[in-house]
Amino acid sequence: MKKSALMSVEEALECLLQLAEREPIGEFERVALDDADGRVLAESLISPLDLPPWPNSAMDGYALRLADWTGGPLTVSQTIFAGQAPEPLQSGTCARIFTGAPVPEGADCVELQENTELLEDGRVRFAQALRPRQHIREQGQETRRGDAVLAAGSRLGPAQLGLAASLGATELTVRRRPRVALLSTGDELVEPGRPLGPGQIYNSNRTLLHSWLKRLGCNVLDAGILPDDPQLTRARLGELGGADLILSTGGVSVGEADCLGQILREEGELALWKLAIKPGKPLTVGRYRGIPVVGLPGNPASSLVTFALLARPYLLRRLGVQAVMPLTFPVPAGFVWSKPGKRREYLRARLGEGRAVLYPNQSPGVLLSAAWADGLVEIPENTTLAEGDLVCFIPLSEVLG
Ligand SMILES: Nc1nc2c(c(=O)[nH]1)N[C@H]1C(S)=C(S)[C@@H](COP(=O)(O)OP(=O)(O)OC[C@H]3O[C@@H](n4cnc5c(N)ncnc54)[C@H](O)[C@@H]3O)O[C@H]1N2
Ligand code: MOO
Repeated sequence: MKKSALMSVEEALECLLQLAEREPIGEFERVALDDADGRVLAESLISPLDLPPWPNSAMDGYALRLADWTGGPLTVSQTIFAGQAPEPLQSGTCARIFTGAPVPEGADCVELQENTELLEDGRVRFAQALRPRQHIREQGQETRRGDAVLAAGSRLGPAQLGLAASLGATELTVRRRPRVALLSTGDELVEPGRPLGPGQIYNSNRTLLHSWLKRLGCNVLDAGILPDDPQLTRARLGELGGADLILSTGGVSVGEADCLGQILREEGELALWKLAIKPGKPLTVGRYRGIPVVGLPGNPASSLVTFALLARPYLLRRLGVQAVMPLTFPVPAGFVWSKPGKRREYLRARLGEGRAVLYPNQSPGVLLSAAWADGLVEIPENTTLAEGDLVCFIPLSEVLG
């Protein structure tokens, strides 16, 4: 049989991102900050105030006007706690001040208490030279009213939500959750909780992708395991009308028991891409009754790698996220790679003593490799490596949310 050229990972990603951009999930909704973790901001967040709203002290100590200080001790004319509105500073005096308290009008310097001496008569001696504006957090130093602090398309996590709270927001406008119909195919599959019959295995892809999709803010329509029966498969697909994406695993390679593929083709179009990626060569991309379809390879490690590198960026881009690719970094290989491959390899690896160490069994059927790993080591096509050569490392923590 003729072997056609493989599609590069870049080309596949580019095609998927173009498809995603043509079909954004455009509807917005308002959600409370406490419910917004993992969601995508639909409109830029504009600061309604200066932050900090007024100059405040970065230290516990004393606020003074430098021009009043000639080296001698100063009387303390007021005490300012965080949350209080101070009086203007009396000239020739200093103010006791605490971290976060507003700097009184007229003061232009704060000294930390460790550098001062409190005399018996209550006056304060400053032991060191002072600089103008030292230890003062200036009004608007973080952001100014009207500044765009988070761009539309930002993914919201603890830091972004904390920032929104610091600006007084109670709700944010986010893209609505994508509805993803999740299908598993394969007559050998059984859901956990049932006994295994001859030739059967437990369905791991459904659980893996269900939890992953939820982390990505999706509503999962769980269509379960599709039977290898055209009538039942048609009926099950008929229930997926409201989905934004049909995500399936298995049944896409060259085997004959590909009921799902045949039925999807009846009312849609389906392309089988052969990717220069290992694991994860066969990827199905198309539409069924207008609904986008992505079919991942059935081998569990192949599902994981193709979801991480292709389906995840596709879904995020449909939500308007621009930065869809994981951050990566180079690490020395803690292994030798002597056989150059035609497909780019994504090996499950751990970091140990500053090197990437491979899980010993890299078979695409072995999900334990991913459960064990910290990340994926990328080995380019047609490459050999000696121990210590730098390889690109993709932390799983970058892609699993
Ligand atoms: N003659 C060829 N055979 C295969 C080729 C090829 O090019 N020519 N490609 C191989 C590659 S690469 C992969 S990857 C698989 C992809 O196959 P499918 O996506 O069609 O998946 P299945 O055949 O249904 O299953 C493959 C494997 O994974 C297990 N599996 C499937 N679904 C699940 C699930 N939900 N949970 C756990 N395990 C699952 C299944 O039992 C099989 O062992 O094809 C190669 N063959
Ligand atoms: O590349 Mo397949 O995806 O071997 O598992």
